[in-house]
Amino acid sequence: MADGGRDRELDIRGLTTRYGPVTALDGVSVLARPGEVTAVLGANGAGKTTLLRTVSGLVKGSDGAVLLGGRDLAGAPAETIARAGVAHVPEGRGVITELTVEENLRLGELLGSARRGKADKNERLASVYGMFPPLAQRRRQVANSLSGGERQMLVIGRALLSEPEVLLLDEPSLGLAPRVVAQIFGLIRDLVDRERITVLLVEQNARSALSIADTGFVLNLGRVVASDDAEALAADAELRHAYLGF
Ligand SMILES: Nc1ncnc2c1ncn2[C@@H]1O[C@H](COP(=O)(O)OP(=O)(O)OP(=O)(O)O)[C@@H](O)[C@H]1O
Repeated sequence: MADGGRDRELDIRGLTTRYGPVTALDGVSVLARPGEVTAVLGANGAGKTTLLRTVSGLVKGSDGAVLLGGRDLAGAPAETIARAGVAHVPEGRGVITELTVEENLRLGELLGSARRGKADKNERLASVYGMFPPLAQRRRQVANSLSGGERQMLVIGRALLSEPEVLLLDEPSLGLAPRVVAQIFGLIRDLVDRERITVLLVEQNARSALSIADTGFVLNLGRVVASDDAEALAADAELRHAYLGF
């Protein structure tokens, strides 16, 4: 794995994305640094999911740059962006319920091993099991038998097997009980502290996201309306009331 630093900095500049007549992102700039959790917050329809989908190449932006370690990936095919080290965990999870936990995880190796050559797959798998013990216990069970929190661990674990420099997480708290949200967010924080990767965390659950984030960007109607240290955002009562819902 690359050694942190600029290689893993995600610098999104002036990104604009349209769906026909709808401008979902209007000149959005977000900087996400290695070893940090950067939260992207805002209400329904603010453009958060579109931001992640544009960064990972699932939708094409019409303007702006997506710099990873200085290399502009804007407009590149999704596969190229994934191979450059950007792993996207979409909202709604995407577990393949008929496969076992381990088979789901192994799917994540496909990109990583191609990118890294002879990466030690078993060591990487063991480290994911170390990070998420419930997955190790259930490795031979079909994913259908997992709880919501375990499924979230599974999709994050699968993304990690591609050895990403940047992890894009779309609403990992969705549908989970508060206790499970706290557990998943704690695991995300530990991961970033240990591996020094770059995490862009999209959340409607602003309070929980800011509790583990270093910095945050608030979107409204496709524009950044505030950005600051996570603590400063959480302390801003006006902002909380207007955009963050707590
Ligand atoms: N496929 C699409 N076609 C047309 N408009 C879309 C499409 N996807 C999103 N939009 C519109 O783009 C805007 C931004 O949506 P987006 O899903 O990115 O917001 P969000 O902040 O992620 O909200 P949510 O939390 O509800 O997913 C909204 O006005 C939405 O209706």
